[in-house]
Amino acid sequence: MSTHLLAIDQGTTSTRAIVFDAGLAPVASAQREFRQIYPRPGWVEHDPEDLWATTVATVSEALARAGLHAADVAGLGIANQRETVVVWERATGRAIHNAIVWQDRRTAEVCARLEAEGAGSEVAAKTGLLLNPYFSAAKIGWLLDRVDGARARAEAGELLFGTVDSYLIWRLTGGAAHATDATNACRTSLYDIHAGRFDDDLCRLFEVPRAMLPEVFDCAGDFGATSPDVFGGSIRILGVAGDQQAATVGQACFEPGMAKATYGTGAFALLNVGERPVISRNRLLTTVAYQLGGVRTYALEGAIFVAGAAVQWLRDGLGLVREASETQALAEAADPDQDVYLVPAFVGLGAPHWDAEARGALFGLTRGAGRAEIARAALECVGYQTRDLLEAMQADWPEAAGVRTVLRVDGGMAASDWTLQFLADVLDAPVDRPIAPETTALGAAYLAGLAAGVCPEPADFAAAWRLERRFAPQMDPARRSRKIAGWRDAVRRTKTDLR
Ligand SMILES: Nc1ncnc2c1ncn2[C@@H]1O[C@H](COP(=O)(O)OP(=O)(O)O)[C@@H](O)[C@H]1O
Ligand SMILES: O=P(O)(O)OC[C@H](O)CO
Repeated sequence: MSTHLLAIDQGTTSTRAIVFDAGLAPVASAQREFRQIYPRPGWVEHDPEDLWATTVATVSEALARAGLHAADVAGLGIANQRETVVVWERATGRAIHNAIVWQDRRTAEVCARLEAEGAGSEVAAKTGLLLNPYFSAAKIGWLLDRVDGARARAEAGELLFGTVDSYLIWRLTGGAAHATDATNACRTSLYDIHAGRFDDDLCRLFEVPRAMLPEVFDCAGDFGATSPDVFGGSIRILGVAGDQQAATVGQACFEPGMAKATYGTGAFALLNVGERPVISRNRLLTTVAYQLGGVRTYALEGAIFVAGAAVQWLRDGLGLVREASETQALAEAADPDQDVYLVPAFVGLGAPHWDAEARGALFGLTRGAGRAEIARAALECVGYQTRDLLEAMQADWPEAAGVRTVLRVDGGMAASDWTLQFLADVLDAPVDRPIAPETTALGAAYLAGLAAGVCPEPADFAAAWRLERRFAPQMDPARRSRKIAGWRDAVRRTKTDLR
């Protein structure tokens, strides 16, 4: 009998597979990191074969650890790094180039040109996104123009485009399904989030042939079945969502006004705004939070490009710590009277600033500043950036007053108690960390379980959400105001447009 659920979390730096029991308790997992390829400054690529190989390896390992076979799995859910582009041959499944990763800035010029030509307002109105190299469409255009013969082959229907979910589905099903879900489609810049379909005018604008695009489905539904040769038996693929939307589902943010923030390499805050999209006036993104039963629920999203990556920089770039967790003791030991700020604009600034040219800076250094103050600044910048996002959300959507009440958090950096306490302090709002740490995989497994009929409806799933620890604000208001003013000043001095 098929009793278990399987989730693949294909992230930016690693691939994870987790087996859950029917009650959504994790049973076994496996994780593999893979190569980050930086061909030039600002360019980031992945080898699609690495994405595929780590997916197969982690699923096989997780199943073996759980002592289960493919036949024991009621459904597979996929959550994936979003926006990253793969173009492959329909006939062979071979990618024509490395995947161009969401962080990659090589299309900055194209985006700036389209902006100068006035395309930004049409893109924003239809897609809820900004013209920025972050999103998929310009990356597809780059591949079609730079890989020999690719454009003609794409127009002839020989090449297919997909975000990582589509590419994995194609490979898993042995080329039987070219599919994606609405949460991934809405990050391409080609998808009309109001009409719920790829848009011909946007395809023309970005010069992407329609024939390359996958079919778009609900997040819970039938995406095909894995070829029996991949996992020694066929498994039905029943859930798909971009990783941030999967975490929103895993955190059970099903009511308008509920928000989650995931702190991994970058950080992504999503606020559920209900079934009517809210178009941002403060440079946030409007995105599909999830689509179930043909009904789209929307979110306002703020993307911070550097969160845990700032801690990685302390470790790998500066050699200030050997382990990320050492930052906690350093932050505790830092001098409270020294206000050192790190603006981590290593790859520009994301929401709400969207300054692609800005670069990182440290402010407030005195002769007394040292390891501890710099480490604390790296943790604090995550809190300040989140505050900037939530303020923009409140300005965009007055009903977001509820966001001040609670923010649900997850991701690798949410392991840091010090960071979450500072986050609560600087937001002046409680921050809730759930018992289930792998909310992204949990969300993907839940979507698959919903389609398989083994998981309860969203309201019952939400009722089962369990708090591990609440971080309540404790900071003295005068101190909070002073620190926030200092952050704002630091950001202002970092931005290239000096606003
Ligand atoms: N105890 C900790 N304190 C601060 N940062 C941490 C801690 N543990 C992990 N991190 C950071 O969390 C990130 C990893 O989170 P993860 O969710 O696995 O990221 P991703 O999915 O983006 O690969 C790393 O950037 C790491 O520096
Ligand atoms: O893989 P993560 O966790 O870094 O998330 C990446 C996002 O989906 C990019 O939009």
